[in-house]
Amino acid sequence: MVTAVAPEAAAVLRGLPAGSADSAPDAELPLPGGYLLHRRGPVDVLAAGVGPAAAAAGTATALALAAQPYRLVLSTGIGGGFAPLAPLGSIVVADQIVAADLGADTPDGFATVTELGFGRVSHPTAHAAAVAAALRDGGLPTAVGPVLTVSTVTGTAARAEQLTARHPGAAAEAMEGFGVAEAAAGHGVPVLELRAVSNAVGPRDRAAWRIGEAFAALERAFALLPYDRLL
Ligand SMILES: O=C(O)c1cccc(C(=O)CC[C@H]2O[C@@H](n3cnc4c(=O)[nH]cnc43)[C@H](O)[C@@H]2O)c1
Repeated sequence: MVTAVAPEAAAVLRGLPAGSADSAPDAELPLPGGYLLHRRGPVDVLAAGVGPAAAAAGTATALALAAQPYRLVLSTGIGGGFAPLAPLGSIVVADQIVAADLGADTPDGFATVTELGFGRVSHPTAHAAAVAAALRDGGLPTAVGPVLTVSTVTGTAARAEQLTARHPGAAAEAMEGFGVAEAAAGHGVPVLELRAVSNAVGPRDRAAWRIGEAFAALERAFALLPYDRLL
């Protein structure tokens, strides 16, 4: 499980069911690069930093040094929700992880790196439907859709409209998923992204953020995940 910051990792760890732990004791494993991997049973949790580059570097480090291959990499934390699909406090499960601003500005509009002839701008995810079903069964409002990775948090209605026009059905935006997905793809490991919605994507309004609610939803989501199917 790869988060950006330590409070997100702590929410994930609080949510992990005690029953999901195997016989291994909890452990904290320092990794080169100053990372600290939290291990609980079969699950490792890493706070790799904010933004796609930090996320890719941290994820790649953990993947390269794993004693046993991982079966899934999950990018997670709080994120912005696109209305009306993903209200505050709800969960978004990505069916695609999309690099929304990786490309070039041209006189004809934005061109993705793929359109420019190199790289990729999206990764399919694993287990999205099963995860969403488990969360809904547990009473958590959950949307499934593309989650956009951006390097700049959206702060205007115009930018939000641009993103939804370019990515119909987009459910959330955050800053790490694509970096995590690139690292996972490099190691041939399936990827998923799960976000708890702390704010609406649109005009900047710090007073409207609901960080506490989002952390509570994140914790609850990790208590409900169908670990038997994921690991
Ligand atoms: O200053 C702002 O207006 C602002 C608005 C939302 C988030 C931020 C952050 O600096 C948090 C970045 C951090 O949290 C994730 N996150 C949460 N909400 C969003 C969002 O609406 N768009 C993009 N990222 C978001 C992100 O993954 C980072 O880890 C500042």
